Amino acid sequence: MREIEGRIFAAGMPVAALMEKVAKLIASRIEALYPSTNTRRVGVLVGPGHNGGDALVVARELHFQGYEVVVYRPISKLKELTSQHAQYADSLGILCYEQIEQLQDCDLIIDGLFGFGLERALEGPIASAINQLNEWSKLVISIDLPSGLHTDTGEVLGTAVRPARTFCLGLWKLAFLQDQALEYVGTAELIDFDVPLADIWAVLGPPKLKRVTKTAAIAYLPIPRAPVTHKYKQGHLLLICGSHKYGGGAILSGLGARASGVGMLSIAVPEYLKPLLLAQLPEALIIGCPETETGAIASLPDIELASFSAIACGPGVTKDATSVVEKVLASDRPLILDADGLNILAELGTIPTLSKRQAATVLTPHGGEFKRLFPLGDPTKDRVQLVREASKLSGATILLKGARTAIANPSGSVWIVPESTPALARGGSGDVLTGLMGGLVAAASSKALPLEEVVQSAAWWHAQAGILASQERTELGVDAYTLTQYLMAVVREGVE
Ligand SMILES: NC(=O)C1=CN([C@@H]2O[C@H](COP(=O)(O)OP(=O)(O)OC[C@H]3O[C@@H](n4cnc5c(N)ncnc54)[C@H](O)[C@@H]3O)[C@@H](O)[C@H]2O)[C@H](O)CC1
Ligand SMILES: [K+]
Repeated sequence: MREIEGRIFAAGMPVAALMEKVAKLIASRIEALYPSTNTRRVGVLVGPGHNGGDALVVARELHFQGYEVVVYRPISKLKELTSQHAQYADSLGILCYEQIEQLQDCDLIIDGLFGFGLERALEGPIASAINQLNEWSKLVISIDLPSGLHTDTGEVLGTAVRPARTFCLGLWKLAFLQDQALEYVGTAELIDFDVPLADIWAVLGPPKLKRVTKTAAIAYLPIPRAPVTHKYKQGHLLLICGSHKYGGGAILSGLGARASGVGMLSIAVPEYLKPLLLAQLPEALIIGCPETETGAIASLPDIELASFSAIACGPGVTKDATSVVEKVLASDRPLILDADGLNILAELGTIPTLSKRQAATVLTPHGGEFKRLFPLGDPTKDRVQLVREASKLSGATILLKGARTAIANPSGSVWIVPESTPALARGGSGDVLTGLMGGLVAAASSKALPLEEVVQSAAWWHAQAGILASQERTELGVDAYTLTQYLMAVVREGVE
């Protein structure tokens, strides 16, 4: 952002003019959201840099719009432009304090302490003031970024403001897509101040980090179908799932695959589960498999793996299905591995095993599985960087599940699903995703679509179904079976 901004300034845009433009946009949003008729007194936190400068321009504008504005300015040494705005605010009679307590009776607090210029952990009186502010539980909105968060990793540096809303300026900062920042940022909104595309490209090159959008996700769904087609042209998925211990996972993946519209669905399960699966999914070919003593799939009976368009393996298989996982890894079919499929892979050795594969592989771990697969660091920290490294190391497409699911391909590109719901944090919802994705990958295989685009599409679809279901049924009403019932509605709304 700093480099992009530098190009804009070098091209002739005055710094002060950009600050005016940005701050006016912020002030208008505040006026629209919190009219002065019911938000009388506004406290503005002003830091030493241009984040503080933005805040002072907002303070000035709100003052002229009839709000009663007071400023908290803990650091007296300011950057030049910020200092000029501070001087002008003083001249208008806007009161300025060095103690946060003076803002305790405000109806709204605007946080302009630090933006992307935060260099080190917050400590001392400023940290105490932020902690005090958080304890008040007032309505707070942050400019650009909650003060105290690292712009890229989203890590809390010392302490951080917890606003109800954040106005991110210009381009989404990476922090907004990192799980660890989410409980701080509140509702995030982008204030678009017309950053020229040429400057973005000049600094970032072709986008290496993408927010998954509805348009992109829908574009990689296998619709509309060709008017003349047949079932095998729409893909044939082999799902390998289930055990005596985990029977439901097989059904849920099957229902996920059904929703993908895949042309043919074969489901390999332990022999004992066969009648159950047949009853739930009459359209599927159910393959009953020999079982281990523990009730896992011991081996795949005589089936030609090469006859499938894709294989998805893992939900409910338990860690005793090692030989089956070895067999699918040795196949030359696009493969999605999930759940215990991943734990078995971790034991077999992730990187040496995957590098032998002749077809594309997708791994869909949650944080715990990721850690076992790739001992790269704490997956709750900089998830974007970790998933990128893991994909490069393994040569597989990796989908790291979380509040902001991140998908990386081996060339270093990362996709992030920017909207989801905590309603999906529930047993079985991952099984649905595996089936859904498997169906889409199978359907796409004949069209040579880039695998990671299909994966992002599946992840978006799954998240949107969760959102829709939780809107209708509350966050408690989205069990995995119900989730499968909402998948169709998402696509129907998307293509309308
Ligand atoms: N392109 C844009 O997005 C625009 C951004 N604007 C705003 O400018 C800030 C970034 O401004 P900058 O002056 O570079 O940084 P900050 O205001 O975040 O703060 C830097 C300031 O703070 C001092 N400092 C850093 N860390 C600490 C610390 N731990 N304790 C105390 N002091 C610290 C540092 O020395 C500097 O003096 C961006 O976020 C936007 O809000 C433009 O106004 C419009 C375009
Ligand atoms: K801020």
